[in-house]
Amino acid sequence: MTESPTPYVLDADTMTGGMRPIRQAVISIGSNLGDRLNRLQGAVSALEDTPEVQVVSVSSVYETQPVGAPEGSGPFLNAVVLIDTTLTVHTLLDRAHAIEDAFGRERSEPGAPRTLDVDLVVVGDRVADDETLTLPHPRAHERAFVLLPWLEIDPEGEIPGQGFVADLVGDVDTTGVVRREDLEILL
Ligand SMILES: Nc1ncnc2c1ncn2[C@@H]1O[C@H](COP(=O)(O)OP(=O)(O)OP(=O)(O)O)[C@@H](O)[C@H]1O
Ligand SMILES: Nc1nc2c(c(=O)[nH]1)N=C(CO)CN2
Repeated sequence: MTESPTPYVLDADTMTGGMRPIRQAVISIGSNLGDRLNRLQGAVSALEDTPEVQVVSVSSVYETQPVGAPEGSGPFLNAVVLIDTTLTVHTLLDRAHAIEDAFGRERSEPGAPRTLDVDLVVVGDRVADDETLTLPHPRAHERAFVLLPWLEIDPEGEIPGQGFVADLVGDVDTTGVVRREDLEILL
């Protein structure tokens, strides 16, 4: 029997055959339940262990007042992670959900306290809007808990269609977002 040639992979995102491009993605992580720092560290370690993902940098840890969360929700620890990836955006979202699940997050009401939340903020200049994924993240531009840590590690950062992080941060209330110099996520 003759061996068939290796098929080209048709990439659902780019509709190009063969290799997928390397894109830089910005990921927001947050936790307001349990051992919050440990959850954030676990999320970053899990991203580092993901094939086709290269963690480029991670921000400081910020303690942040809950935004749009139910009355009585505790403060979050938040951070932002920059990665390079060749994964498709939907595979990356699946990975984000798997990491949330690995840390015991229960999917209950929107905004409910969560052990770990992993959001895709931007993935290169990809735009998506389907039943599972919106890119750029539709609320990132108004969230100080995303913009401040992102600005720290990527002063040139930009949200396609919204503007530069350095400008957007001037339009949001940053009072509830405090850098915790005593906490650190290790790479
Ligand atoms: N850019 C994105 N990043 C992460 N999830 C997204 C994104 N766009 C759409 N979603 C979808 O949103 C759904 C709900 O996500 P999740 O439970 O994390 O929301 P939330 O954290 O309560 O609120 P928010 O979306 O405002 O951060 C997910 O199942 C996911 O399919
Ligand atoms: N401070 C803060 N508030 C939030 C956060 C978060 O990560 N930090 N995540 C939310 C839903 O993703 C809703 N509100």
